[in-house]
Amino acid sequence: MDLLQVDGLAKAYGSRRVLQDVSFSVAAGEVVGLVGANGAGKSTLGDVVAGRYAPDAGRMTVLGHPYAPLSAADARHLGVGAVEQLVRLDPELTVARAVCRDTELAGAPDSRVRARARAVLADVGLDLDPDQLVADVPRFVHGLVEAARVLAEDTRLVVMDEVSAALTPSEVEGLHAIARRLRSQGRGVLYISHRLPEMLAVVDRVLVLREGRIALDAPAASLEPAGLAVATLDGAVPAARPQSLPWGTSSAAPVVIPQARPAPEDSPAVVVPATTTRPEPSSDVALEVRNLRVPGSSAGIDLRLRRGEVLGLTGRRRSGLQEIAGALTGELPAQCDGVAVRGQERPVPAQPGSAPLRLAAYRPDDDAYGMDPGETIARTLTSQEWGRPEDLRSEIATLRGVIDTVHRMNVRTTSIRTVFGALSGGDQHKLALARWMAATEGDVVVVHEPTRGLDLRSRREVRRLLDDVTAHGRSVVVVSVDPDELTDVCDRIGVVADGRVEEWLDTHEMTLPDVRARILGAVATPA
Ligand SMILES: Nc1ncnc2c1ncn2[C@@H]1O[C@H](COP(=O)(O)OP(=O)(O)OP(=O)(O)O)[C@@H](O)[C@H]1O
Repeated sequence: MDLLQVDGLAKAYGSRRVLQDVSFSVAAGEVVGLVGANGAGKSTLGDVVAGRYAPDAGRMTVLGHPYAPLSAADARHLGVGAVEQLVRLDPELTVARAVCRDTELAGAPDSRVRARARAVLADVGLDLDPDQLVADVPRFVHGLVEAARVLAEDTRLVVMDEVSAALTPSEVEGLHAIARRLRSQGRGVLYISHRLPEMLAVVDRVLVLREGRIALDAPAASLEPAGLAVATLDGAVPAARPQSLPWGTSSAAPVVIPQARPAPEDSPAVVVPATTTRPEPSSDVALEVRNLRVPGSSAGIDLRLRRGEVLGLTGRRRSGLQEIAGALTGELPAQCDGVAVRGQERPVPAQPGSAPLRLAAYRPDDDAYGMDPGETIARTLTSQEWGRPEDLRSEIATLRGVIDTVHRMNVRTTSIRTVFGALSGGDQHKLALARWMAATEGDVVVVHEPTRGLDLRSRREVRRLLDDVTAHGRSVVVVSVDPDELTDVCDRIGVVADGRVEEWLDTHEMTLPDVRARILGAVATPA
């Protein structure tokens, strides 16, 4: 008998039919992957299964019994739990208390809780200190702590929604160890992810959700990542060629992003170039920084960033990567031996606590990507007040720009009056990044995880955004833990270990599979 059986599920938001006639099952001891393009309805389906939303039609059973949860708490009571990527745990809890939350050990003395949490974490190879405060755990690792917690409770089915999105390769391994352990205990997992190569390594079966319908239900062993990516998109993936169109940031202008070239209907499905197809950056040096280090760290890094270059930085969780990123943006006090901007030496502050660099940074860590979820798309994309009755032409131009941006970034919405918070996570991310890029000044900017949670087509749109920015002479530092994202968008990638760059990889000189393999080889095992 199936653990979960879903029949004819439907769900609409107003006139938007998000799920239609969705039927599938999850067996006991089975990990089922749920994939699909941004906005396909994956989170909505996960939320219905986990009791957050009631479906409009259809029925579900758990172990043959009718299952119609009234809330997430009710679903948990009926044996179905969920772990979300953006779960926010109480920052004052220790990791041990967070792992044992809502279990029979919740009120037990610290020593017992610590021992149990240590055993759970060690069991699945998670490199987390049970005594560490949740406040000191990076935001996106909270989902991993929460996933460890489900091992300690007695849910039969767990929905994991994009938990792996911003995890390092070794943390993804930890998440997979949790999924495998749940499987070996006869429990079921519905595993939602955009990181297809990793997902295929852990799931038994894959469901593709397309336009709210199940378009494919196949064993994982019969699938490979490139073909699966195309299956999620129902058509051609636009080829990754930069297109240099001017895009404005003038005061009253809306965010204008580069023109996306529509894919011809009959173009080949996926083009996987051997090396990057980005044009080589110019030989002019945009920024040079020597021996950049945070106080107390013995190691430092030298960076030479060319004009128009996209330079990646990656590393394990405690490699010093985030400290280097913080030193570049001035978020952390830092020191260096010298800074030159376009060949001109700049004075370097000597006093402790100072910041030699203050590069602007995009960090998709906040809820709703730092935007107001109740604001319309139109207002979100407009940097200045519009709608002044005396200036109809400017209002029309602004609205045209907004509509253009929504089309070019391929955002699924029926109106620019839709509120930002009602967009899918991926669509929110794309618009937030495009807005930030257009509104931010500076020849060199830092972007964290620019394609996190995006499908292949959206990744290409973001890459085109970066290509257009660099074609106009800007340089970008991409800080990321995702090997696919790095190989896809960067010219060079520095692998950070012990606070210094251990290895530089050039995507123009090596094949992309080799670059990916080298990154994984360098960062996949815990430090
Ligand atoms: N509360 C809501 N109100 C109105 N529309 C919504 C709401 N939540 C989701 N939607 C719409 O439902 C559609 C599916 O959203 P959902 O978040 O389920 O997609 P998804 O496949 O998880 O996407 P992603 O991969 O980008 O996270 C989207 O077009 C979204 O705009």
